[in-house]
Amino acid sequence: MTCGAGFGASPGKTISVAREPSGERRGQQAGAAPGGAARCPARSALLSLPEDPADRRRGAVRRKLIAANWKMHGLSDDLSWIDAFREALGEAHDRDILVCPPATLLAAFTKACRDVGIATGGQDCAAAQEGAYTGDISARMIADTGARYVIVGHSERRAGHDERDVHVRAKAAAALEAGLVPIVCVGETLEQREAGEAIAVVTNQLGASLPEAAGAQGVVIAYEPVWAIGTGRTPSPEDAEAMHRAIRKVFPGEGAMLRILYGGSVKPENAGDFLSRAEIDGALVGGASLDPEGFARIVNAVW
Ligand SMILES: O=C(CO)COP(=O)(O)O
Repeated sequence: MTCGAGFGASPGKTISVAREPSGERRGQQAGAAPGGAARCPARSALLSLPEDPADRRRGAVRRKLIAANWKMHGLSDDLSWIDAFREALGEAHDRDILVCPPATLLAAFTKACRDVGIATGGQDCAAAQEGAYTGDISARMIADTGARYVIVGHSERRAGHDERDVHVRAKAAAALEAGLVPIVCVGETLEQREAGEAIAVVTNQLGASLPEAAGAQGVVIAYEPVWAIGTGRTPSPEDAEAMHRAIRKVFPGEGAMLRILYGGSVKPENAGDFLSRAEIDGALVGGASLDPEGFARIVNAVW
């Protein structure tokens, strides 16, 4: 398998997010605490940038990233998923594949995936790198396993652990500081969508969840409408695309370099509808990623 040839890419350039004249990021909510991280050499989330800056500006080479979020699923026997997935996948070029298993499996998974073109990531990290935080796992610990990514701000953590934008921002900053690519999750509730507030809510949430050091090349954004997660419901690909377009504008001048994933009830049957869209740079897949054949079908739905 030759997919993900760029996983071993060297650290990329971090580009700062342009500021509004007020000094705040576009859409940032009042009262958000500073991210606290100094500008740092985050690894590039884009694994295949061309040499020509004009091509970069056109965003011509945003490779699709298909990511599995296993949530709280998986035991050591499930390392067999890797072989089953590779077998089902066949040859996959021009796309990046990421698996975020539970923390208990991360080191073993990362070791097993090292030479097979599958990147790994954590599902959450602490805002601190070490200290008296019983039960927490730091970004530095995740990076120490060899993993390259970490999901922060997933709606299940926002809702179930009372994580607010200020916490997400601090976690994303910790991830960048540890050399990880944070996958910053944002999404509106059904009430917010029905009230016509989805784009304003999501862009505000994103502005307040991004740390100072975040540049379009050093982070990945996952747009996951809360009402689409685990429900079988999805926005139309057109609505998802409209949201991705709005998210890109949160990074003025460098939005074309930002990878934005869609997440929420992505299945083999609908993956192509989303992944064929120019604005949609990949998927963050929950339930359907647990089945190696199903996840392979999703990866192979990339056009
Ligand atoms: O939360 C998700 C990925 O992070 C999406 O979950 P489902 O694919 O199970 O809807």
